[in-house]
Amino acid sequence: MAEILKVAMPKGRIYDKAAELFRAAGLPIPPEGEASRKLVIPLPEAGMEFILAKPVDVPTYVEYGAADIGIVGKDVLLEENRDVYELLDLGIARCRMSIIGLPNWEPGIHQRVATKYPNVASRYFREQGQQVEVIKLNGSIELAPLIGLAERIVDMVETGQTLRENGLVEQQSIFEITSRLVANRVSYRMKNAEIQQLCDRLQSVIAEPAR
Ligand SMILES: Nc1ncnc2c1ncn2[C@@H]1O[C@H](COP(=O)(O)OP(=O)(O)OP(=O)(O)O)[C@@H](O)[C@H]1O
Ligand SMILES: O=P(O)(O)OC[C@H]1O[C@H](OP(=O)(O)OP(=O)(O)O)[C@H](O)[C@@H]1O
Repeated sequence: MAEILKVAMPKGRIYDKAAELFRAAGLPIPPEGEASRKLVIPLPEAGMEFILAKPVDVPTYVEYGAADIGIVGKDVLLEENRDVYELLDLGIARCRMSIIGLPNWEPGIHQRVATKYPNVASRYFREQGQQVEVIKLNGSIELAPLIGLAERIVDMVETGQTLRENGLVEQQSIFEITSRLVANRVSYRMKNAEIQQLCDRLQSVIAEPAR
């Protein structure tokens, strides 16, 4: 008998895009709002159980095996460095991680960069041979250069609207970001048939990236 797959789903902007993909693959998944405040959603017809997690926590649930698989942005994978298998690029929630600054930015002696992604930013600037102080923030990152907390930020850009409305400039895109399907290493062996079947079904409905 097929085993139930425990799936860590990120609450927020990825959920509905991922649910749409599951539905296109023939798996009946409810919209996010439908479950009200319930955090564990049994989906026996799809052979799954959804765990609704904060996006940044998805790799943690998967690494520890509390979830067999999960859906998470590549930005979070790069930042969290969790020991999980990356199985599929789902091609959804596409955006980029960029270095952003004020239009008149010039490199100073002591440079500060604010970001939600301190590990990614520190690694990037170290590899570039640039010495910067990285300041961790949890949201509204674009505020930092506007009020003098840091001269630059490392953050997501999707439409560019937030940058435009705050008079900021994208200096450089450093990573293309999409959501990924990840698996726990033990689950990948123990529930291989179920995971592989899901991958095959999703693969057949994943859109090619626009060129
Ligand atoms: N415009 C965007 N800005 C930021 N992330 C985006 C954007 N578009 C897609 N994403 C992707 O969506 C993921 C989840 O973003 P979301 O805003 O739902 O959660 P969060 O901001 O990390 O969490 P929370 O709001 O609970 O603190 C990101 O990790 C990223 O992969
Ligand atoms: O290029 P755009 O389409 O404007 O999207 C980019 C914005 O979206 C994200 O913010 P989010 O909505 O997650 O808010 P937060 O960072 O304050 O949590 C990101 O941090 C940018 O601020």
